[in-house]
Amino acid sequence: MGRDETIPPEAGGSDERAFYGRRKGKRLRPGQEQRLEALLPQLRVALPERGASLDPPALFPVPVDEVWLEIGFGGGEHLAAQAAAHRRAGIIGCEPFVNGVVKLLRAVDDGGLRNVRVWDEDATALLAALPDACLARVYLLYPDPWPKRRQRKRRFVSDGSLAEIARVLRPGGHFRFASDIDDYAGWTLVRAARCPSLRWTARGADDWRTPFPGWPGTRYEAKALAAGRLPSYLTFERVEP
Ligand SMILES: C[S@@+](CC[C@H](N)C(=O)[O-])C[C@H]1O[C@@H](n2cnc3c(N)ncnc32)[C@H](O)[C@@H]1O
Repeated sequence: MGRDETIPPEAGGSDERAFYGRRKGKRLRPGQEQRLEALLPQLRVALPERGASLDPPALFPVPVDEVWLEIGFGGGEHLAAQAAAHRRAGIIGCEPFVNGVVKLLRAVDDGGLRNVRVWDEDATALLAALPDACLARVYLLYPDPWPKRRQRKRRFVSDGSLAEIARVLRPGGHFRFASDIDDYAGWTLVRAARCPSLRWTARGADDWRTPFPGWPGTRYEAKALAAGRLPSYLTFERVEP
């Protein structure tokens, strides 16, 4: 789908807001404040003027073979582990929660991860600035579940956001979604089935119970497992409609 085509009306299209969470938690320690001030401006993605598109590989100071996106990285544990394991992949992480951003910055600093860039605002705006078919992977891991019926329209997954994710994935690229909330996994499957450019790759009954290859886990996943909830892991491939 081209960037100018109409996004379906459900929330999450390029002009919609999709962040309803907290931006701040506990007060940052002085060392965290310093790291935020020193490092975030170096790593932050600057969006182009409206109507122009980003050039994702050019965001990184090192050569990258492909670019990945993680939406809502929380404390950045998964993102940092993937960036350390795949130095030739440039990874853009989106997270408006400043306490999470500062944790990722520490991991970037400690690990010398030059293949990481950060967007510390709603991922919807970043998606809208990406050109078609520019990403090899998009991760959405344990998105806020918004379990109450009247709040479900706040969920990041919508017809509009899936159309955007499909648009920015290159053919054969993967969208990986994980959740411990069965209702959210079903919600995502229903909307992905309506998106002609995404194909669920599941082949057998156990596919969605098996973590993605090379999976380091996430902090929310650890909490879910400790509470006895079983996650679902869904992989969708970008296909020609
Ligand atoms: C439940 S947490 C999961 C964090 C992490 N993925 C994990 O599994 O540990 C969901 C995260 O998504 C972030 N988030 C929610 N809406 C977002 C949006 N529109 N753009 C970017 N991040 C978002 C929240 O700030 C929160 O940190």
